[in-house]
Amino acid sequence: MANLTEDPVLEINGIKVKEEDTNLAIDNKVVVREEGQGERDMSPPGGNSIHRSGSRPQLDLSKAAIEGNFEEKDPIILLPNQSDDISHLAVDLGGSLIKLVYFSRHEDRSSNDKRKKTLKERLGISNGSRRSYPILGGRLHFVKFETNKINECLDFISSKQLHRGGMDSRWDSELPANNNAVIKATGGGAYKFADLFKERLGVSLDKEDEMDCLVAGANFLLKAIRHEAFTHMEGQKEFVQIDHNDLFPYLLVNIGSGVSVIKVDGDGKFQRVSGTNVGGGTYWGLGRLLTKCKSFDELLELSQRGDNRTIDMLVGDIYGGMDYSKIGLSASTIASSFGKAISENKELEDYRPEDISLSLLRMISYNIGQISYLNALRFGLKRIFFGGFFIRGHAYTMDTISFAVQFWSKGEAQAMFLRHEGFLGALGAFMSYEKHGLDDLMVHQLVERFPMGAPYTGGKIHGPPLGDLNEKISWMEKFVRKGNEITAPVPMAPTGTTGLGGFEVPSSKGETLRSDASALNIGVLHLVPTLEVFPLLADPKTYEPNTIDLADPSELEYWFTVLSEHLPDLVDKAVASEGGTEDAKRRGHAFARAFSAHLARLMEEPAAYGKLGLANLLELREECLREFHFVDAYRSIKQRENEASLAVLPDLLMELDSMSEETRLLTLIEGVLAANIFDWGSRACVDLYHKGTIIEIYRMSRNKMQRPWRVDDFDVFKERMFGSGDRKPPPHRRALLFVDNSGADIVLGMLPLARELLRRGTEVVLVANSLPALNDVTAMELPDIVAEAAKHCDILRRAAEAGGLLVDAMINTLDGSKENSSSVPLMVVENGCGSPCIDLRQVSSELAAAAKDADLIILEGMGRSLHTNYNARFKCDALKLAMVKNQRLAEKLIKGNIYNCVCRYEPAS
Ligand SMILES: Nc1ncnc2c1ncn2[C@@H]1O[C@H](COP(=O)(O)OP(=O)(O)O)[C@@H](O)[C@H]1O
Ligand SMILES: CC(C)(COP(=O)(O)O)[C@@H](O)C(=O)NCCC(=O)O
Ligand SMILES: [Mn+2]
Repeated sequence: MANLTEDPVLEINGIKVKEEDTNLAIDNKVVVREEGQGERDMSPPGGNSIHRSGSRPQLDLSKAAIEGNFEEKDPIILLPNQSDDISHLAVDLGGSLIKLVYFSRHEDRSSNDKRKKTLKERLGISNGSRRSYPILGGRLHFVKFETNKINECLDFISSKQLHRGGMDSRWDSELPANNNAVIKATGGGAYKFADLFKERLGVSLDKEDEMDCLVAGANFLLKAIRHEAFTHMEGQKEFVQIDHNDLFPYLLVNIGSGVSVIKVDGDGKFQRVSGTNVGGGTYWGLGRLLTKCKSFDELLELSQRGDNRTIDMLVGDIYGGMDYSKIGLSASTIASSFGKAISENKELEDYRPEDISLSLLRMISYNIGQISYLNALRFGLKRIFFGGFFIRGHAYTMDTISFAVQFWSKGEAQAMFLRHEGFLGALGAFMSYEKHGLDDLMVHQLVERFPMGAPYTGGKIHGPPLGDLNEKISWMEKFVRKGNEITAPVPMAPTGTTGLGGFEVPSSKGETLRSDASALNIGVLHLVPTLEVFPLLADPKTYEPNTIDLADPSELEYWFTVLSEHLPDLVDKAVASEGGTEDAKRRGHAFARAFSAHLARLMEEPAAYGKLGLANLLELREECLREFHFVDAYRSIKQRENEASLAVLPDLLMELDSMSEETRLLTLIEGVLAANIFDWGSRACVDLYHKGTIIEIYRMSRNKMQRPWRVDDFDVFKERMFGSGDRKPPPHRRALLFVDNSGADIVLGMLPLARELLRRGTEVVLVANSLPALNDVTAMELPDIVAEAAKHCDILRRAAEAGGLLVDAMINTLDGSKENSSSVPLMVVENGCGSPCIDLRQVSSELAAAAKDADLIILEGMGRSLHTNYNARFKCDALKLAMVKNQRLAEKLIKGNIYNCVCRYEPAS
């Protein structure tokens, strides 16, 4: 684990400043510290290198000088040329809502990792190139408040010290407030509330044009977030893949208090072509007067139980129940919104508030859809993106707008919605800080996560996201104490649409509106500038990591059940891994609640967090564990299995060495497949572990290995390795081995295979997880395992030495000599993720660098080679090895049975 006191230092005028502290820019000063004490945040303490690693801030260190006494322990360094613009907050002060986008920095504790340092030299990754990233690694948070509760917003900013250059200033509460601080602000409130911000927070608002910000925000989202835009028709949500090169022109319709219609032709190229004063403010304002609702959500919720026919005048009302088919109007089409209210002798009290709310919502949504269509028609635009918080992720609103666009354009134009709907302006304002360089960010450098604080506190619009762990746990406990199930917010059932412009009443399944959808549907955006697309993907554009389509409801239900049933055992392991203390139990309970809540939420609305695949679910579980500070739930199991396996490794190596080359290759592949049985994520396997020791199970599994395997390309692979007849193909130059589980899997399966490749002159790179997931081995753990194995094997020892893996390890070699005879190297790289699956669109920069010279990749395990990447094609030879440890997957994928094996070989495409 990285040792903070040994972090690399930067020298500024002879004064050493720790690299990770260099963005402590407060009042143009940098504080030199002995120890990093970054934002506590929800990340696990230490070790989680890749997610926290990132680029460095762009500090202007020129003319830096010490202020005060050089002997001081923490002297302050002035950076006279460092502008104030490393700010962390931008605000959009709207007529109804205040939107905040703020940034928190990742902790980087990985810089002292020796493995990484050697690797960097070997793979030619220089520190310099890292530093050249124009943006900071960190997280973007999205929060909103009601404008009439601006004081809560100011309290929030103040409590998080966002106006003082971000979280970092909390590191020293003694520092004076930055009186020159400037925050980017947009929306009318940037004018209206400027004095209040100065008075309460001592900050000035740097005003950015609202339209500029909307467009900048929308362009950024459409380019940088994979699942940002979606269509919503008749209750069905479908994400739309936007081609970055074919984005413009489009129509942007922002439905806030009022409505702006903007024709967007490029970055910064746009024209506000229209607008309407009948918008979100109208619905909320008029709705409040007419229904006496106390909140916007209450009004929207009412609409779900409404029947607009009691108040709207329909075509059928005028035509005696008939369609007016000659002009294409069905009897159920609304002829006149609220039209019935004129013909009857009724007062407001005589109408149900539910019906009024629905009628109003329908009137306003439909009208906006229609105006949008007309403007799209005016400029020949086919795509209309809708933003603004009026939409609020509400199914009926979106369906109505979509219907209007579709109906009037006869299907020519398409309405699309944005997950970050109301945050366009705030995001645009945030991006206007020049040095953030956010506009350079690419899809693969952004990872969206859904911590509990983000989805749930948003329910109370003015409530800040849950801060520390304790707050989160207490929040979860509140539900438990009340005996409440954390009920998944219930989405609306698909609204019934009858052709010809008529709408039936939304057949609302649930009684309640899902809690704040806008907060639920977006997470925290992690900016990880070091992530890259895996360079060996044959076609990154068409690459889809997930094999199983969870859009199929029966698949979804099955995998949800699997995950739910696994939960109690996982909690046990997690709690035990933290010593079984009361605190650990409390966290374990909260974790279980939180993860169940995610599952329930996703079961109700699978696309709530973007397009959902099994890989996302499995990763969500790991992230959720980390959120409740379970750093490594299977720590002791992994250790135990590693030790048991290392003890029998020498015998296995001897056995292998007595074989002919060809028999050995087959035995090695059999060994990998057999040892892949050690998977603590599989229900069936965990049951099996009660039946014997690790070694007994390993032997049993090996004895059962029988070819042909269910998918068996071994002979083709063997031919590539040994050739046929006189043809002797050259060995591969470099192999990337994506390893899976700890214990037998890595020690008795993958390491012996790596050794064979090394023996043949192939460089080997073991690619392991950056963060723990189930019992998967991590990149951090591998050097020690390799060092132990190398004690029994010269091939491994020499290769590990050549690969810089044994720098620290005190190993006693077999013959006692330490000469470094030439060997191809054995290296370890981290893959950039903390999940049992791998999405090759987002891998660590060191894996991407290692891939450049690779001509063979071996993906091992169910997560990495079946759940994900089974259908992935590569530019180099690829071998996919896994034992299928789930009956349903076996049936579905290979028409086989549980414990069948897959050895799929695909030569370079
Ligand atoms: N909790 C809420 N309180 C008030 N209005 C809300 C809320 N949630 C959604 N809305 C809707 O969102 C509209 C404001 O959208 P927004 O995009 O923030 O615009 P603005 O910048 O004008 O405030 C409101 O007029 C209302 O229709
Ligand atoms: C999480 C896993 C993909 C890990 O498998 P591995 O990659 O270790 O082979 C796998 O354990 C899994 O799909 N488990 C759930 C299925 C079950 O319990 O049957
Ligand atoms: Mn695994």
